[in-house]
Parts: sequence; structure tokens; C-alpha cells
Amino acid sequence: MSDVTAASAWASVKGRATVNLSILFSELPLLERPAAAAALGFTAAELWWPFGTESTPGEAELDQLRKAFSDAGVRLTGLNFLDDLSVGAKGTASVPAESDRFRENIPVAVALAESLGAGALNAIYGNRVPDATAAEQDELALENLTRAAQAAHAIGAVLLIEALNRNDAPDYPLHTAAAAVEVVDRINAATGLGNAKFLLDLYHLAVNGEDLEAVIDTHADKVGHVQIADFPGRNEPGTGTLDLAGLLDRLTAAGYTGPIGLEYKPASGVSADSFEWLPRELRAAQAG
Ligand SMILES: O=C(O)C(=O)CO
Repeated sequence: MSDVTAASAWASVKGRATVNLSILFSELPLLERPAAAAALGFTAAELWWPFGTESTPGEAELDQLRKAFSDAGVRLTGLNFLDDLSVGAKGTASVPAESDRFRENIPVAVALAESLGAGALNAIYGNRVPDATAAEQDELALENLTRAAQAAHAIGAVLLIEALNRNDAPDYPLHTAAAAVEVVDRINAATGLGNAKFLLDLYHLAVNGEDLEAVIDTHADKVGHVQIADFPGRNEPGTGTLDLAGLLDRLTAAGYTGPIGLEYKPASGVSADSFEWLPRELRAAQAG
């Protein structure tokens, strides 16, 4: 694709790209990743919970991360709450054994997000577990996600609820856009704040066989964030079968104009080589 064609095809990404530094640049230590992204023209990034199973990291560790972002001139746009990906789990909000750690993580994650300018916090729902019923887990999740939404609202942020793909998260209960949006609606009904939003991860829904255009047409008004990776493979745009540029144009036309998360694995294994699809002049985030 010529540069001119690429610039027009990806025009809807201009000023909105945010690099997920938990899946990209993972070949580097965490504290080196913001500068690596900045060297390629990006000025915004997002993170899964970056401290593994530690729900309340100390100030020194938090300051090191904050310094890595500020020194690189990169703004954090989104942060996952404690989702414990380090042990393969898919979140903690609905998991009885993890609930206390999720609750103690809320103020820490929200304060870190606020200090780095993030406007979105993502609460991965948590897997179904054998020692609790679905109803018990959903009741616990509503209590925990209500607390998270209230804390996010206090810093002017949205709380995101995400569907994950069945292959990587078979025990996760939210595999469709509708299921995630139902949780969003329950949280908003409980808080009255309206800051719970749907995280539209186009890759996860593609794996699950969802009609992505229909999802956009139906749920665009509930979308608080979007993440992209091509399918199959979860690599950069152009390596799979999705018309990601067209889907982003459709989503933008439907009213979502927020950040676009680049959440993919580099096809070559080298993150710096995985951005040729996006002309450099489209990579920097708009201020604010
Ligand atoms: O686990 C994943 O793939 C995620 O998208 C977490 O945000």
C-alpha cells in the first residue's frame, strides 16, 4: 500500500492511537517500553495491570513506572485493574478468592491512572470458578464493579467491561458484545453514573465469530474503548482477514471518537517492525 493510500485508509486513527505496552514491546523490560514507543512516533500507551499478582505495589515501584512514561513524553490512556494475567487467569472482579485483592487494588490503580492522565480503567470480569455459582459470582462482580466505577468516576474516568475470546479464555463468562454490554448496563443502573462502558476488542469478538459490523451498529453508543488486532493470528493489521480500517471508519461514523488501542503481537516477533501499516504522521495522539 502506498504511503498516500495508507494515510487515507487509516485517517480515522490519526491522533487516536495508543500502544498496548503489555503485549507490544514485551521483548523489552517494562520501564524501557514507553521510550521505545515514543521513538516510533507514538505519544500514548495503555497497559494491562503491569505488576503481576501484586495488588498494591509500593510507591517506589509506581514512581519508576510514572518516570518511564513522563521521561518518554508518553501519556497513559488506559489501565487494567488487577487481572492477574501472569497466572493465566482472566481477571479478579467476580472471583471470590480474589475479591479482597481486587478491592484493595482499586484505589492504587485509579491513583496511578490519574497521575499519568488515563481516562479509562478496564476491569477484566474474571473466570467462572468451581466453588461458587454463576449467580454468586455475578452478584460479587456487581458489588466490586460498582465500587470500581465510582472510583473511576471520581477522577473523570470510564470503567470498561471487555468480552474475551473463547479459545484463550474458555472459563470467562463474557464471550459476546451483548454479554459485556449487559454487565455495563447493570453497573450503570447500580451507580447512576453512566461511566461504565463497553470495551470493543475487535480481535476477541472475531475469534468468537461475531458479526463485527452488526456489533458496531448495535452497540456503538456503549463503546468506551476499542482495541485492534488482525484475525486470525492477533498480529498487526494487514496480516489477517479483518477490514480493520473499514471497521474503525464505521465505528467513528457511529460516534466513537476515543482512543484506538493497538493490542497485537508483532508478526515478526520484533515490535518495532510491526507498525509499517500506520504512517508515522498518524501515530502521535492528540493532546488532552
Ligand atoms: O487478556 C487479553 O487478551 C486482554 O485483552 C486483556 O485486556
